[in-house]
Amino acid sequence: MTILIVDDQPNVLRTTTYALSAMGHQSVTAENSRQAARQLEAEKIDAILLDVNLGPENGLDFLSHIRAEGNLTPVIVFTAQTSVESAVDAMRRGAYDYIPKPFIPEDLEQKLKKLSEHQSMQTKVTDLQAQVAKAHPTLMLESGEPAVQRAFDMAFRAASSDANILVLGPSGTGKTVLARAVHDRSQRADKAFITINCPSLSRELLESELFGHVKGAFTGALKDTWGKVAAADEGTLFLDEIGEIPLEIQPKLLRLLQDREYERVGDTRTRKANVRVIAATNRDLAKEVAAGRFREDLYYRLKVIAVEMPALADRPADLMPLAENYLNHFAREQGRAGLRFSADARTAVIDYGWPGNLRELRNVIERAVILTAGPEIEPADFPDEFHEKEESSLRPGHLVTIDALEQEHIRRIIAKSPSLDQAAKTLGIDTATLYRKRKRMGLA
Ligand SMILES: Nc1ncnc2c1ncn2[C@@H]1O[C@H](COP(=O)(O)OP(=O)(O)OP(=O)(O)O)[C@@H](O)[C@H]1O
Repeated sequence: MTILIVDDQPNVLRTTTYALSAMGHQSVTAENSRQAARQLEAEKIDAILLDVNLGPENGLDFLSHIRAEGNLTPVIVFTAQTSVESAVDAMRRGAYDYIPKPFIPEDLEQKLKKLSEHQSMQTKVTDLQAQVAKAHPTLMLESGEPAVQRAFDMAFRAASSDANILVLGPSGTGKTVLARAVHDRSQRADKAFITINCPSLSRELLESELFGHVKGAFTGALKDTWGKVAAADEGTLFLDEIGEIPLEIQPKLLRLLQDREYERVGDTRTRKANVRVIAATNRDLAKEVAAGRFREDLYYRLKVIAVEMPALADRPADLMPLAENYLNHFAREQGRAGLRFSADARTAVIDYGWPGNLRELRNVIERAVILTAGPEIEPADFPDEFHEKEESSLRPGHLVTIDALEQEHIRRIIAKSPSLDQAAKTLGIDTATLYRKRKRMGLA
């Protein structure tokens, strides 16, 4: 590492330089903050050793100054042996660590070793984040459908508050993706985002998974555990399929939401957890309440902000942009950049009902990219059920109402058109009429 030593005593600069060189590090020196700032501009500095007492200056002011400028170089502060306050102050102002002066070289070596490990871990994390981002298609968190755009806007406006959010919608419509996006836009973004899938566990296991348990609380509880509520403390807890949560657990969840309190299974001690809850469901929770399967008070607590992710079939304006987005991603991944949909394939995508929503769209496009041999994806590259569905969809001559036919026709034309104006033109109606029809059909 190249280390900048900032100290007003020339003998300290000399001996520290010597000690660092023996540890295999390079160093540059500065006797005051002005020289230090110049060194930071001239050299690529990996870490700074900074004395609190810089003659007439306070070294910690220099630390605050560089942090304010956005410089995140790790700083280890030399503090007086007896001064706990300056150590605390240093950490508060953004120091990585402190070392009481005079120090022995072994202590400094230890701290630098820890710092270097921390930095390489940081590099690995950044690297992995970049890899993960590349491995996934870009998320489209904007919509050409006014109703969906309103849902995104509402969720993201609520992100910075601590309000609970309830995300409604069929399976595969992007409820989990939205919950994560809300977390990433919240003040809790650098804390944990913990998911719990409510239906995947029995009542006992779900309760213990949520709140943790103490040894012996039930058969098989061999040691104490902390639950996901504790893991999500200060972060976000995402309760997927909340509609499936057993009635017995609901009061405990309500207490967590209301009083931020809970107990581990088999434990008498009450604990606190500051979690923001985002819940998702594909069930009609109001119906579940009416049927006595879901507590009304919990329902109202959860739905402070309720957003709806509609089925993909109800997002005609987003269908092709989403399909193209997946195509670009998977084509790049397969080394087939430039791969396109043929005109027939576009029509097939538009005509299909997409019962599995975005999840199905993504899988179908990924599969097609792998299977296709030519420069364009053809309908034949789509799976069998895809063609069956296409056959059974609404068509003139089938036993369907005029309204249903009109609705289907409008949906397809909107999906094929670059704009609503263009769609209105094709349909031979004015745009205002199209707006009204879409609204009546629940497409807007
Ligand atoms: N905004 C988006 N942009 C691009 N792809 C998305 C988006 N939202 C979701 N997807 C894709 O759709 C798939 C399903 O999304 P997600 O798991 O969020 O749906 P869900 O509604 O939570 O499903 P389930 O109810 O089954 O849990 C994901 O794999 C993701 O790749």
